[in-house]
Amino acid sequence: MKTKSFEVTVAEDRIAVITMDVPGETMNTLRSEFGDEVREILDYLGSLSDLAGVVFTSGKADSFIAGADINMLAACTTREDVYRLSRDGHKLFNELAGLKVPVVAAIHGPCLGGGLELALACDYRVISTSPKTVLGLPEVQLGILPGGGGTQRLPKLVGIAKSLDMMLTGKQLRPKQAVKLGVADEMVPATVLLEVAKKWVAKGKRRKIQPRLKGVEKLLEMTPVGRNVIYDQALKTVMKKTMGNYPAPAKIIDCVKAASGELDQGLKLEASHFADLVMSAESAALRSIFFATTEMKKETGAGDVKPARVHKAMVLGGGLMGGGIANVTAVKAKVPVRIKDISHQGISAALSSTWKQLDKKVKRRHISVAERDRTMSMMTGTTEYSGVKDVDIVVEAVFEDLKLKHQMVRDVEQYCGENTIFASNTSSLPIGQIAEAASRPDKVIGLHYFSPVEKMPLVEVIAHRGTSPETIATTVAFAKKQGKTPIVVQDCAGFYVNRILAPYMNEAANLVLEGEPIDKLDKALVKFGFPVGPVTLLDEVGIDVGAKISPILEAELGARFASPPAFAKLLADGRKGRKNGRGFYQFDAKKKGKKPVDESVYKVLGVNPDGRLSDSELSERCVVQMLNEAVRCLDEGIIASARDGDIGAIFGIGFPPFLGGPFRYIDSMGPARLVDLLRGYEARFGERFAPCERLLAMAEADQRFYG
Ligand SMILES: C[C@H](O)CC(=O)SCCNC(=O)CCNC(=O)[C@H](O)C(C)(C)COP(=O)(O)OP(=O)(O)OC[C@H]1O[C@@H](n2cnc3c(N)ncnc32)[C@H](O)[C@@H]1OP(=O)(O)O
Repeated sequence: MKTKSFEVTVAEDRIAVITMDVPGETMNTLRSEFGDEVREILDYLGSLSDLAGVVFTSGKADSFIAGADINMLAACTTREDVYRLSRDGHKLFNELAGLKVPVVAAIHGPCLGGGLELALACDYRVISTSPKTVLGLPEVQLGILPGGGGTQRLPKLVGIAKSLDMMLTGKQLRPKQAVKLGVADEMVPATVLLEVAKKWVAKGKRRKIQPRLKGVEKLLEMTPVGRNVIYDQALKTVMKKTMGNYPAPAKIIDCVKAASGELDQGLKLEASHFADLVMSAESAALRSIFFATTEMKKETGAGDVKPARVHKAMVLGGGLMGGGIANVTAVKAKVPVRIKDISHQGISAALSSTWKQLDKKVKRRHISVAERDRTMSMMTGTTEYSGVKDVDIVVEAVFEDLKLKHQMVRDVEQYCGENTIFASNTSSLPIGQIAEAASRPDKVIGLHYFSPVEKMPLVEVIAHRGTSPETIATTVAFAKKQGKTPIVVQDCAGFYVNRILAPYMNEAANLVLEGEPIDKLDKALVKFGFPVGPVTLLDEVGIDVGAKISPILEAELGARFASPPAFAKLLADGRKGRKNGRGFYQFDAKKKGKKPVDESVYKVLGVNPDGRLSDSELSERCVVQMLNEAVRCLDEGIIASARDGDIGAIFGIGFPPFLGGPFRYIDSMGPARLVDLLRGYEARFGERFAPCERLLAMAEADQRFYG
C-alpha cells in the first residue's frame, strides 16, 4: 500500500517494510498531518494475519528522519495545540511499540529528535556504519525537550546518566558510540542494512528492556537514593552552565525522574513540559537561530554567482591563527594546504598542533590512523613561495602591518596563479587599503576568523569596493567547507563583530575605573548570558591587541570609540593578558579551578574596588552600548540584515543565544525602551550613550527589525 509519504511493501518473508519519503523535501521530518497516514498503515498492518514483523526505514538517499518539523512547532499558537501534538505522537508511537510482531528501525543518515523517538518505540535499531549516520536528541539546543516519548523510553533503554548526558547536551552519537551506549543494536554497511534489519525480526519481540549498567553507575541507578544523587548533580551542573537562563534542562531532568514510574504518567508530564517550552521566548529565539543558519547554508554571498572550486590553499603565517586556518582547511574542508612561514619553527608549530588534535582523536577511536595520516599529508610547509603556483586561495594571517600585507599581495601576484584569491585575516586594517598594492584588486578580500579558529563558528567575509562577486562567492563557499558560518560585511574599521564589541569592552573598562570589582563585573555579564565576562575576554584576546585596535577604531569612527586611559598603564606595567601570564587575573598554571583577580592591577589603574552597582546595572551599561552600535552597523549597511547581525553576534562573541541576538533582543524589549535606557545613561555619562538615528526613528514609529 502507499500513502503520500509512506510506502508499505510485504514480500514473501511476510515482513512489512515501511519506507518514509516525504515528497518534495530534502529530509524527512515528522508532521501532525502524517497522523492519518500512519493510522491507515497501522490498520493495514493489523489486517495482515500472517505478518512476521515490520522494518521501518527511509526512502531518502542519506537521511533517516531529522526530527519533528521545527516549522510546525514554530507555527503553534497555543500551549494546548502543542500539548495535543505531543500526545497524538505518543499515541501513534505507543501503537507502533504495541504491535504484536517485532518492529525494527533500519537507520542510515541523521536520526534526530522525533526521528530517534520513533526508533526508540521500535523493538530494535540497526544502523549503517556511514559517517552520515548520527543519532541524538538535540531538542535542548532548540530550547525544548524530546516530546515524542524520548525522555521516557531512552532512560529505560540506556539508563539515567547516559540519557541525561544525551538530552542535556543534545550531542549526536556516531554509529560506534550509539552501539556502545546501547541506543542501537548493531551497525552494518548501508548496502546490507535492510537485509540485516530483517534478520533482527527473527529474534522475536523484545521481552525485557534493561540498561547495561556497570560498577558505580549500576549502584547509583538501582536505588532511589542513588538516582537522587544523579539528578541533584545534573541540576547543579546545568544551573552552573546556564545561569538559569534556559528553562529546558531542568524540565528534562524532571521528566527523566518520572521515567522510573508508569509510562503514560511520564508521557503526560513530558507533553506538558514540552508545551510550556515550545511556547517560551527562549525557544523562539533558539529556533530563529536554526532557521537563520539553515537559510545561510544556501546563500552564496553574491546572489546567483557560482563559486569556483578550491582545490588547494595556502596560509601565510603559521602562528595561532594561521595554524588554526590551515587546520580547518585540511581537517574540515579536506583541501590540501601549504603553510608558508618565515621560520621552520612556525611551520612545525602549526603542523604539530593539528597532529596533536588528530592523534587525540585516534586515541579516542574517533578516527583511524589512516585518516589521521591522510589529513596530515594534506598539510605541507614552506619558507619560500614554492609549490604554490596552483593554489586557488591564499589566506594571510601575519602581523597587523599594512606594509607587510602589501608585500604579500605583491608576492602572491608574482608567485601564484592569475586567479588566486588573496584573503586577509586582518581584524583592523581596511581591505580596500590592503588591495591598493594589488594589480588584481578584484581578487582581494577579507576573511576574518575568530580565535580559537578550530572552535569558533563565525567568519566575516569582507568585500572592499573592487572585490568581484566571483571572489566573494568562492570565499564564502570555502569558509562553509571549513565548517564556518560566513556573514558578508562591508569594509569598515572593526567590520561588524569587533565594532560592536569595542564599545561594550570600553564600558566594562569604564566600570572598572569607576571602582567596580573585576570579578563581580565578569560574573554579571556571565549571568546575563555571555560565555565569559569582558575582562576575562580582554585577558584572553590580549591587552596589547585591544590597545592596538582601539585607536584605529577611534580614528575611523569617532570619539565614542575612545578607550578609557587604562591600556597604556597596563602595558607599561608589562600586562598583556594570558599570553605573557600577566593581566587582570592571575595565570598560575598550578592553580586549579577559578583564577583569582590579580589584586595588584587595581593599584596600577589607581582605583579602589568598592563598586556598588547591582549585577543588572553592570550588564545593562555594557550591553546597551553593544545594541546601539549594532543598529548603527545595520543603518550604515555594514551588515546586510538584522539576521546577519544576530548570527554574527551570537557566533562571533557569544551574545546570549536565548535572546536571539542583539536585534531580536531589541525587538523583544522594544526600541523605545532601549532609547530610554540610553538617554538615561547619556544624561549621566555623556555623548557615548547617545542613541543612534535609526533607533530613534524606530522608537518613534514603534517599529521592529523582524516583521
Ligand atoms: C517532538 C520532538 O521531540 C521535537 C523535535 O524533534 S525538534 C527537532 C529536532 N531535530 C533537530 O533539531 C535537527 C535539526 N536539523 C539539523 O540539525 C540539520 O538539518 C541536520 C543535521 C539534520 C542536517 O544538516 P544538513 O545536512 O546541513 O542539512 P540542512 O540544510 O540543515 O537541512 C536540509 C533541509 O532539511 C530541513 N530540516 C532539517 N531538519 C529539520 C527539522 N527538524 N524541521 C524542519 N526542517 C528541517 C532544513 O530546513 C533544510 O530544508 P531546505 O532543504 O528546504 O532548506
